[in-house]
Amino acid sequence: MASGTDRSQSTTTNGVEELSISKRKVALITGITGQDGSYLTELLLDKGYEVHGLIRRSSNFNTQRINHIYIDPHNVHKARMKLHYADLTDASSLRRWIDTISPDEIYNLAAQSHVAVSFEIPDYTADVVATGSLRLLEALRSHITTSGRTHVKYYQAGSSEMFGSTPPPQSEDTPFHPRSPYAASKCAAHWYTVNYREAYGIFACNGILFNHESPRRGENFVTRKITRAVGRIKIGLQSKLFLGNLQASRDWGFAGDYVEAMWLMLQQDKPDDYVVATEESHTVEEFLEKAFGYVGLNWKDHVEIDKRYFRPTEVDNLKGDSSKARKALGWKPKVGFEQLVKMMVDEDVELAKREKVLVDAGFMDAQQQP
Ligand SMILES: C[C@H]1O[C@H](OP(=O)(O)OP(=O)(O)OC[C@H]2O[C@@H](n3cnc4c(=O)[nH]c(N)nc43)[C@H](O)[C@@H]2O)[C@@H](O)[C@@H](O)C1=O
Repeated sequence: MASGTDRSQSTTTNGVEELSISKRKVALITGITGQDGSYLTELLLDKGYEVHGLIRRSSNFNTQRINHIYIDPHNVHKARMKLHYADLTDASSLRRWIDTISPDEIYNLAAQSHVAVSFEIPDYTADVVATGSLRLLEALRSHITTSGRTHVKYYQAGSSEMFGSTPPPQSEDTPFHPRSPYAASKCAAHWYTVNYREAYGIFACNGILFNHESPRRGENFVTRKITRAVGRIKIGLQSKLFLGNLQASRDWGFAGDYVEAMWLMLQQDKPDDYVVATEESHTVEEFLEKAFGYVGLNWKDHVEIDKRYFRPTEVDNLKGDSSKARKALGWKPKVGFEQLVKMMVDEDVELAKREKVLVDAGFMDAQQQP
């Protein structure tokens, strides 16, 4: 799927008034195959951007979330999303693609983003999340120095996990106290970004995003794990759901809303850092109640606690104060907690129905867990 770069003139597609090659903005996204990468790509394509995504080589294709917007690059008049092989652990690939693509905006969304997994693979997590961001910033700094393209803007995907054990509400002024290798690495990436802004005058922003979910969320994050199980239990493909700490509280928003905040940060006159949050917090147990209750089930009949899902150090309570983003960016979330839960459950009930067809036809094992 990955291709070479081609910046040919396009015609009008999908009702989007396309800009001429000289005016059209070019974005580069790391992590384009992830939840946020897919929503951000849709948003930027709608705005008329040409979008380039860096993807990792994998023996299985990992582009499911962007397949619906992929157009064969041989169709140069229509393909405004282009994919290239690169890796945040490979500095030369980052420098080469920035030089080749000459982006106007860079969104660094790639990460080993699972907090619990970061305790199992801490070196790798630091290499990708912390040093990977540094490599990308350094590639950008070199590109700007040699090309003189000082207008290029950079977005760093920060995380509410950086606040860790500091009590809520958490704003841009709240001290970080990371509680995992992932969170410590995100803190490093945050400060690298601030430093490159101060040292070299790069337009670099940190978005400190609280948890954001969707039907495209990875299946081992707690919200999607729950809604996948609700769908499968409702349809009769599963009976139990094993979870860890139900008392952790999170400020859960909709990923589609949050990518808009990323874009807005890069449209401002000056670079800055912003918290993006709904300002509402709910426990995992409350999420369970809502999700199971929505389809007429009682979560207590299905959930079992399994110690393996507890973390060596937990983040107990996250609730953002996003007043700065609301005022300066004019951003606010459109989807609330209940709507988010229903959206995810609705999609996962439909997915389970399709799985049931495969199970009934003997193409899939009913016991198979997501
Ligand atoms: C903003 C931030 O958001 C995410 O990090 P996270 O908050 O750790 O997300 P999660 O869905 O893995 O856990 C939420 C809570 O749920 C508890 N929990 C209970 N039982 C299970 C369980 O069975 N699985 C999981 N995964 N969590 C469980 C778990 O202990 C934790 O307290 C990432 O996108 C991260 O990249 C990021 O930046």
